[in-house]
Amino acid sequence: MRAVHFGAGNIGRGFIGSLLAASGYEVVFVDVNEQIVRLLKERGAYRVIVAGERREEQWVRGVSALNSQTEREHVMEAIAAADLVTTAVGPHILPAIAPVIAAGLERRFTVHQQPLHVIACENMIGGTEALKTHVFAHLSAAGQQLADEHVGFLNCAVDRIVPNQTSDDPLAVTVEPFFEWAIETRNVIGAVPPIQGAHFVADLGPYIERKLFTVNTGHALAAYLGYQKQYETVQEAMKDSDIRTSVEQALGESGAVLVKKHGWNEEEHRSYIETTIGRFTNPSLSDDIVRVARSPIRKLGPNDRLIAPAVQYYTLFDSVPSGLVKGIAALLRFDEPSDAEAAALQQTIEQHGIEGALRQYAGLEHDHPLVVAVKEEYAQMKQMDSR
Ligand SMILES: NC(=O)c1ccc[n+]([C@@H]2O[C@H](COP(=O)([O-])OP(=O)(O)OC[C@H]3O[C@@H](n4cnc5c(N)ncnc54)[C@H](O)[C@@H]3O)[C@@H](O)[C@H]2O)c1
Ligand SMILES: O=P(O)(O)OC[C@@H](O)[C@@H](O)[C@H](O)[C@H](O)CO
Repeated sequence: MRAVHFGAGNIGRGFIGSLLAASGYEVVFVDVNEQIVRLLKERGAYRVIVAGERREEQWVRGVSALNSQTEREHVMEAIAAADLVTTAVGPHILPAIAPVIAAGLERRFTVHQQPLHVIACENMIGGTEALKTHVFAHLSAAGQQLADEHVGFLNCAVDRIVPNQTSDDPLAVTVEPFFEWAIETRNVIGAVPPIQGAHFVADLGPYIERKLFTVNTGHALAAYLGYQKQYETVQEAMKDSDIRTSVEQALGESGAVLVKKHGWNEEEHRSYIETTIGRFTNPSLSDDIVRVARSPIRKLGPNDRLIAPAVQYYTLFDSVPSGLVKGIAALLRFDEPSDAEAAALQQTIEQHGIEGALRQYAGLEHDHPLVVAVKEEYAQMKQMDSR
């Protein structure tokens, strides 16, 4: 079995590539990072360090790599010969990889019409669906018809905390022990792709929302509140009792939405939250706040980890979720110079105020009770800072 995986970064090497290799796939990574591509080609293997109570080292073997910018023809050939195409590049990169995926599919259809599955492993609702739309924009009419018949685009939810790496070995990747990969079967063509440890579900909705609105919501609170207190890592921030209480409060609110909306068992969900918080405090990991807080404009989106559960909470319970509001206000104060979206967000706030930013990025009108509450919280945070 052959898999082509776009994005040989943290989650690409640390989770998707390693699980696919363990499932018997020959994995071809596609990336733009020349050093990573060269080393993967030279070594054909890399180390994954699982950082739990004990440190466990696993070797991932039988891998190779291609540069999507300089080896386009080879990438197309690899897609033509693949059983599976996966991605973990970041939602904003999906449009950039769509043309070569479309060209690879056109090449494939001239040779054979075996089923292919495509799975985008990004932190977003409908990630693979979004990739499909980008790919279809680059396919001919005949290519679109063949893709409809022979290519299964499967949405998924992917969960494993993989921090930025600090090892001397650029290929080695340290990960947490926990992992979960839920893949929707709705668009499967023929049999589900054999992936060890993946969880196939008929309806991804409850799973992606549970993951995004618990793990990523809590992570966002820890990161944005932690940034304000000048902590460097999520682990440090979680030792601050005020921050931990806010994380727990926000997860209680998003949890109430998830339990009511999807019928998750309340006890089981409470234990899912506890497990999640335990993961944030894993002393064997050191996860940069700036990584977790990255791309605040994306994270302020109407379907993303803060606004979606906050709006749904307000709609379901007719009350403002003050924990989530704290997270949104702290996000608006994330003025990290190394993050391009943070700079753009600060500029929007300067020109159009909090209301303008919430209207533009979160789709909330100025008289929405959440906007009123976020403005109050933001002003309070600013006042505390100036003391
Ligand atoms: N790290 C985690 O804990 C984690 C967990 C679950 C999901 N995710 C999701 O996985 C995705 C990737 O996150 P990450 O943390 O691995 O980021 P990362 O920056 O470590 O990896 C992204 C990789 O994509 C590569 N890339 C960029 N442009 C490319 C292009 N045009 N073609 C091919 N490769 C390209 C980069 O060079 C990099 O190696 C994001 O959507 C993220 O939300 C991350
Ligand atoms: O990748 P992002 O930017 O959407 O979110 C940052 C982190 O919350 C995220 O990468 C988590 O570590 C991951 O989603 C855990 O499964």
